[in-house]
Amino acid sequence: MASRWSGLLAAVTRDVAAARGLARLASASAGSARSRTAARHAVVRAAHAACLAQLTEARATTRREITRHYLRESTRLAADIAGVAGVQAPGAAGAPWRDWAPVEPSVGGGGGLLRIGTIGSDRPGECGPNVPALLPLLDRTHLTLTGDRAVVDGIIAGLLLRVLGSTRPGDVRITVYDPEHLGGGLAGFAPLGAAGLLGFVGPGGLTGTLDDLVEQIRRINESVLAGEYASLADITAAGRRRPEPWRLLVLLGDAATAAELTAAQRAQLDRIVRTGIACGVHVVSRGLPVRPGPAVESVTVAGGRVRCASLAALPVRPDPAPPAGRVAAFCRELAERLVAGPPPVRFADLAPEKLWTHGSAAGLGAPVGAGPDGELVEVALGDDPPHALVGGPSGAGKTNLLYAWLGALTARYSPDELALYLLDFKEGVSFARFAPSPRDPSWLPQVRLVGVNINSDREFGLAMLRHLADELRRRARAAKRYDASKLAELRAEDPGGHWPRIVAVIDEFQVLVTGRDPVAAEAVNLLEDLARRGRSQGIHLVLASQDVSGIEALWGRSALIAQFTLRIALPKARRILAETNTAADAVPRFHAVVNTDSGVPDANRIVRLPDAGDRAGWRVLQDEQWHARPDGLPPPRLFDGDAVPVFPAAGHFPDLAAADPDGRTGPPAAVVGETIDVRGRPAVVRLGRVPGRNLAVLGSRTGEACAVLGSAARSLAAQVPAARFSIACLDGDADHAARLLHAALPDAHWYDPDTVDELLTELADGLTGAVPDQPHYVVGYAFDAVAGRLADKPAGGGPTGHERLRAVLARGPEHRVHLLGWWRTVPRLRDDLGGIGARFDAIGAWVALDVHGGELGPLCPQPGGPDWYPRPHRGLFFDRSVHRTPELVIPYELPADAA
Ligand SMILES: Nc1ncnc2c1ncn2[C@@H]1O[C@H](COP(=O)(O)OP(=O)(O)OP(=O)(O)O)[C@@H](O)[C@H]1O
Repeated sequence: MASRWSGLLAAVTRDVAAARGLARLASASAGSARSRTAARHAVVRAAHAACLAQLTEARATTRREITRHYLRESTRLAADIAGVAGVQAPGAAGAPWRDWAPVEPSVGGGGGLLRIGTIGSDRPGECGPNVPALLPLLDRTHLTLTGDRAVVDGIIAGLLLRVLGSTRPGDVRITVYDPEHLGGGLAGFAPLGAAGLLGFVGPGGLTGTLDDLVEQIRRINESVLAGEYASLADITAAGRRRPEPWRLLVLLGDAATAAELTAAQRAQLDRIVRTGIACGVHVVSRGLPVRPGPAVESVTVAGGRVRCASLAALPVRPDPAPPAGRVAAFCRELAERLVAGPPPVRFADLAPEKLWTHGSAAGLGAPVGAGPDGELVEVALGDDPPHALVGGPSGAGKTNLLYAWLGALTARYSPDELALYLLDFKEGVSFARFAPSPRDPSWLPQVRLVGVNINSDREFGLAMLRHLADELRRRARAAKRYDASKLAELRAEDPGGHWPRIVAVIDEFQVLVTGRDPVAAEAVNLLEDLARRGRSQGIHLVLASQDVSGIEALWGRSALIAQFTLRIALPKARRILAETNTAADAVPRFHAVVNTDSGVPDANRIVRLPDAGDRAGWRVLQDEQWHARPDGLPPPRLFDGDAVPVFPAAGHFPDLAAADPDGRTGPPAAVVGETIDVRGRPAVVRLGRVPGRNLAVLGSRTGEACAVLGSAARSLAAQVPAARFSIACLDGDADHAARLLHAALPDAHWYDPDTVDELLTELADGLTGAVPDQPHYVVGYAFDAVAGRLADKPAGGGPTGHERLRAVLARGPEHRVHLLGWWRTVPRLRDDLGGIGARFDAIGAWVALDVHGGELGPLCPQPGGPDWYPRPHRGLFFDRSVHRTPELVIPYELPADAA
């Protein structure tokens, strides 16, 4: 039993042990399963946390991105809108007050939008683009403002300041109807009243104001728009200057005032609202009823926000009223500026930005100064008006005006388009600066001819007119060839031709045309021809005079004066404008009346002239043009009446061969001086083998007589090196010049009073022999000084010296013997030729110095002699073989070693 019990116990114990073992195993397995589960749990939790963190990060990133995008886009949008706003409301029309400054627009500007505040919110937490809120006004709408009165008044003040600051001074006129405060409402603008830009109207003035505006609208419609334009804005859109200011009627009322309006006032106000905008008349109303309509913008202010239709009812934060000090200061400056007028125009303002960009086919246009509005006033020359008359007393500024005009013209037109011929008959050298000089080698490329100090050389004026008459004929021939009736057509038909417009300016032209001498008569005839026919050939005359007599000389020639339709009258000018036109009496200093309709009062334009005489300003302009001149362009011909032409050192004149009228090289030419003409040619006597080819120099001015003989002999020696020369010095005063000539012609034979007989005997004897191959030139200084000796009968019989002299003069040229002789008076020459009744046939050419025209009668085909009064350093030259009438010459100055 015990063993059964013990066996049983052992079995139980084994079972229990087995069970415990199993239980331990199960427990161990459960423990490890739990550990695994716990670990998995931890992993899952960690993953969850990571996931959450990622999600949070992703959300934050996305939110940041969205915010950035929003800010970027809204900033871009705001910038775009601000950019558009900047275009629509530039400068003073749109700048915030802290940056505000008036900006003067170009012509035609000023009708943009105007800033009144900012679109967007200023509440914390609300963000959005802050862009300017803009309203239309000028040329677009009327405004009616209601609501918070202080804000409305600030908006109105702001609008007015912006309008004034973004338009040209004087282009906006304001009338304020302020029955309550009698002008106190917009007191800051009061200084504008001094310039007529602002008027305050009290309770009794509204009817008159409305009536006046209605009348302005009627007038503008009738005579400014005149059926051609729909509105003033269309005129500026067409590029023209606005002909009328904007007129703003600012009504500051309230319900009580509104109730006081009469039916007539309401009706006039309605008319203005209906028709005013096209005519630049606008109403800005606070508190007075303006009938709603498409041209009326309604602005409401409530709760610090502004709403209006043109801003799509977006809430607008209004700008504060402009600072009162800024308003007053601006208005004061504007008024002062207007009262003072525009700043004086400067010479440099007349030049365009780029040189030589204008074509002259249709005409020449260039400003000479500025009008009362400060705009440049252009003066035209072309088919109409073709010519100009400029007048004003001494010191009135004619030269200055001509300088201004020439500066403006030359800056616009290249030498291919414009050629200038400039003559100045007054004392002084006003045009000399346009030609090269030793001090300044530059010249104005358009200038072809300058004549200065010519008041005693009117012949030079005549020479210029003859030259222009030749050019006129050349142009007329070309026009005929191309069947062109005016310069523009000729230039179109002959594009390769050189057809610049020519402007000939003659300052103090009365010197040329007054008087009863042949010079005046021919000058007036030439002027008349040029004035009549120059119009179509592009040749324009500008005649200036301080002296009424010159102008009166032209008045007698109605056909001539009628061509001068452009008149420019300087202060106190007389007889330049029409008889009934007294504008020149009233025009202030440094101004001119420019009139393109022959001086009739309606065509007056008052022009303020710049100071154009300033050498520094001119030098800049001339230098620039000189450097831009075309290659090969020759400098202008400068004729200075005070200068003496210099004989070329080698005695060589390039033009001499061409002096033969047939184009052949003629017989040797003795140069007696320089002609007074456009080319400044040498005046020559051709000494061929024909009777009469001798030269007589007449007059007592030893130096000039010697200069004529010296240049004649030297020029012959240069042309005929093998020629024989004999120099007979018969008066001590000529000794120096004769010896210098002898030194220059070392092979020449020298004779004096004691040996002159030998010379004459040899010459006279030679007349019977064979004709030599080479010419023999006999230069006789003062034959009359040995008249007694020549008259003596030779002791051994035979001809007297005089008889031999006459024989040489009469028959010498055929034997190639030519006499170049000086006689100090005409009677003495006559005595040497045989006394009273002597013939002068042997003297084929002469140069007269201090000899009166009447004395030259026997030597000249003109009955009674030529019209000539001696003047220093001028000679009258006549060559029977080529001249109809004598011509003026200037004896050359011989080189210092040959004087
Ligand atoms: N627009 C101007 N602005 C400033 N100075 C001027 C102006 N016009 C002329 N002047 C000055 O007035 C003076 C006289 O002018 P200018 O020589 O042009 O007159 P003028 O009529 O040609 O006189 P005159 O016939 O006696 O020579 C000059 O000193 C000139 O510089």
